[in-house]
Formats: sequence, structure tokens, C-alpha cells
Amino acid sequence: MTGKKLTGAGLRGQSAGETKLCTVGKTGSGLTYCGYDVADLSENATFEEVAYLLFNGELPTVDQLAAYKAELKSMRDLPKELKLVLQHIPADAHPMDVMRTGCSFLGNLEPEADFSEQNKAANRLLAAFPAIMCYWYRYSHEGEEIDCVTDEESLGGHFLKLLRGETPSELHRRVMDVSLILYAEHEFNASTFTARVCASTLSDMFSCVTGAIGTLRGPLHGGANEAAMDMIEKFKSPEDAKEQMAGMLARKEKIMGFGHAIYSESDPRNVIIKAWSEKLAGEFGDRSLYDISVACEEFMWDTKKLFCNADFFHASAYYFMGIPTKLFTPIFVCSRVTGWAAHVMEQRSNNRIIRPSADYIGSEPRTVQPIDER
Ligand SMILES: CC(=O)SCCNC(=O)CCNC(=O)[C@H](O)C(C)(C)COP(=O)(O)OP(=O)(O)OC[C@H]1O[C@@H](n2cnc3c(N)ncnc32)[C@H](O)[C@@H]1OP(=O)(O)O
Ligand SMILES: O=C([O-])CC(=O)C(=O)O
Repeated sequence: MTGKKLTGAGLRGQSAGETKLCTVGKTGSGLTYCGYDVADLSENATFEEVAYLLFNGELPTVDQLAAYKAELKSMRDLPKELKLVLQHIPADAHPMDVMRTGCSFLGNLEPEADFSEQNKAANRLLAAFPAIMCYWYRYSHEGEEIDCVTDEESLGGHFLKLLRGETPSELHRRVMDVSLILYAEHEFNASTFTARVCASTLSDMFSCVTGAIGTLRGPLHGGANEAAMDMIEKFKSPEDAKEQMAGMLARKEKIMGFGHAIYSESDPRNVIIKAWSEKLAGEFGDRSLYDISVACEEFMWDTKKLFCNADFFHASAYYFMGIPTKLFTPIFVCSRVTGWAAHVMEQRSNNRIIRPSADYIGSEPRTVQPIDER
């Protein structure tokens, strides 16, 4: 089976460079990081091992992982100047704008002086993003100035503890870890390509990641998990979901969380997060949102042959874990910063400025008329 037929607009089907980091849709539906299948990684590795893999090309040994986790743990706290900035961002701000500002401001306080500091800058962002998100959220929504340091071993557990102020369950820790693995890397997707374009001008890591956050924010990319949640919570039952979706398609509306620019048959991340969503539904004690999601999946396949992408079942999984919808896309940032940073490093290692050409379709050459004659 070959991958999706790729043509024309949106640079589809055109190679824009080489990468050792990832393959997407090579056989229609596969996803590998540095040669490892994402299903294998999500079952047999942790997110920190995946981050190490993306930054170093190999999975860590026991000692390397322990040292890496200790390093990340030591970088979790936020400088007081950044906390002050976050305190000034209103509660109704878009949380992706908070992430973008947090990233950019940290780049002012702790700039990447030269490329020998690229790993330090990448790890700093990786370690600090959960606190940037949760410090702002808890301060603006609950009036609490939280401690940004926790004793949680994993980044996923750390995020959940910062968000709720209590120790997460083993199940929630595991699902968050799997989710971070699934979102970590995806070849030349729009946000990663943004990071690489920025890197190709020899800009700094914080600028590359700030640009990538802005690109991930849109509903056609990372914002789709929130948009999917907004949609499914309006459906009253599986039957209602099918009826309303039929109306949406008739009105030519896009159904968020479905379809993909590269995959042709399925997104391999979906089956994994879907299984965890079902497990969480059982623990939550009310399966209705899961059943509604399954009805959406069946309907879209039966009517349009469109399949769920990584975002769709993330919506119900995060909901069952009590995560506010507005934080769904920022969690994506906490994970994808690994892929972005790895691509920045790869671009730098064999750089040529990315500067494509355009097909001109404007006016023929003409002269400026004096303004009072136009
Ligand atoms: C982690 C991620 O970023 S995954 C992507 C998250 N984004 C979403 O879920 C947003 C919804 N999906 C979409 O908008 C698209 O499927 C994208 C942006 C992901 C891919 O876009 P494209 O590569 O341009 O889609 P593609 O060429 O496969 O579209 C084929 C047809 O299916 C339609 N289509 C594709 N996805 C959808 C959808 N979710 N709902 C309705 N129709 C759709 C397109 O409109 C197009 O129809 P047309 O030929 O009549 O114009
Ligand atoms: O590859 C893409 O176009 C979008 C995507 O699924 C991702 O970035 O995870």
C-alpha cells in the first residue's frame, strides 16, 4: 500500500528537505521516530526517553535517563520576572498566546548565546512549559500563586500535579505520558516547518519555538483537539451526533479532528489514544462522551471515508482526566517542543536558508498614476 496521492497546493507532495527524525505515512498509515514505531514507543518507553531519543538519535541507557530526568527536574521552576509577566495576562487570554509569550519572554531572560547552548535551551523550554501554562492558569482562574516545583518524576505527572495541586493517579500519569509521546514529533508538519524556516536564518531556539507555537495554535493544526471537544460536548447522544454531523457536512463545514494532510487510511496515533480514552471513560463512570466520539468516527468513515486524526480522541481522554478544554493545545506544545527543537538542531547541522520561489499571478508591469488622477 502506498501513501496518499499528493499534489500541488500547500506544498503537498514536495520534499522540502531531509530528516533523520521521523517518517509519516510511509505505508499509508505508519509513524516512526528515529526508526522506532510510535506504537512500540507508547507501550515500551516514557516521554523522557522519547525526548532523549529525538535530541540524541538513540534511546538512553538507565544511567543516561536518570541523569537526563534529573537535569529536566532541576529546570522546572520559573524566574520571578516571568511569573510577574504571567500574572499580568488576563484570564480570557488565549492559552496559546500565553505559551507564546512565556516562551518569548524566557528567551529574553535566558537567551541562547550561541548554538553550543541549543540543548540547554531546548531542555529548559521542555521543563518549563508545564509551569508556564499552569502558573498562569491557576493564578488567573483561581487566584493562586502556585509553587512551580513538584516531586513528580515525569513531565506528565508534573503537569497534572501543577494543574490540580494534588498527586495524580497512576492511570492519569500513564495516559499523559502516552499522550506526550504521541504528540512529540511529526516530520514537516506546519509548526515544525515554521521552526525550521526560522532556524534556517540562523535565528535562536526561543524564536524558532515561539513561531512554531503561533502556527500550532490554528484549528487546522493543533487547535483541532479543542475544536473537537467544543463540538462533541454539544452532542446529546450518538444518534444526535450523527444527525448534527450530517448537517455540518451539508453546510460544508469542516469537522475538526478528522482528516490528514499525509495519512491516507488512518492516523496511527488514533487507535492508541482511543483505547486509553475508553479506559478513562470506565474510570470516569460515564461513557457517554466516549460513545458519542465513536459514533462520530463511524459516521465520518461511512459518509466521507475520513478518519480520526491524533486530535479527536485526545478530546475525550483529556476531558475524562478533568483537564480544562482551553489547555488542550498548550499540552500539545509541552510535547511537540521536543520535535521542534530536534528539527531546529537538524536544520542547523546542515543549513541552507529556506527561501522558495513564487509563481507570480499579479498585474502586468505598470506605472504609478498621480494620486489625483486615480
Ligand atoms: C495534529 C494535527 O495537526 S492533525 C490535523 C488537525 N486538523 C484538523 O483536524 C482539522 C480538520 N481537518 C482538516 O481541515 C484537513 O483534513 C487537514 C487540514 C488536516 C488536511 O487538509 P488537506 O490536506 O487539504 O485535506 P485533503 O486534501 O485530504 O481534503 C480532501 C477533501 O476532504 C475534505 N476534508 C478534509 N478534512 C475534512 C474534515 N475534517 N471535515 C470535512 N471535510 C474534510 C476537504 O475539504 C477536501 O474536500 P474537497 O476536495 O471537496 O475540497
Ligand atoms: O503532520 C501534520 O500535518 C499534522 C500532524 O498530524 C501533526 O503535526 O502531528
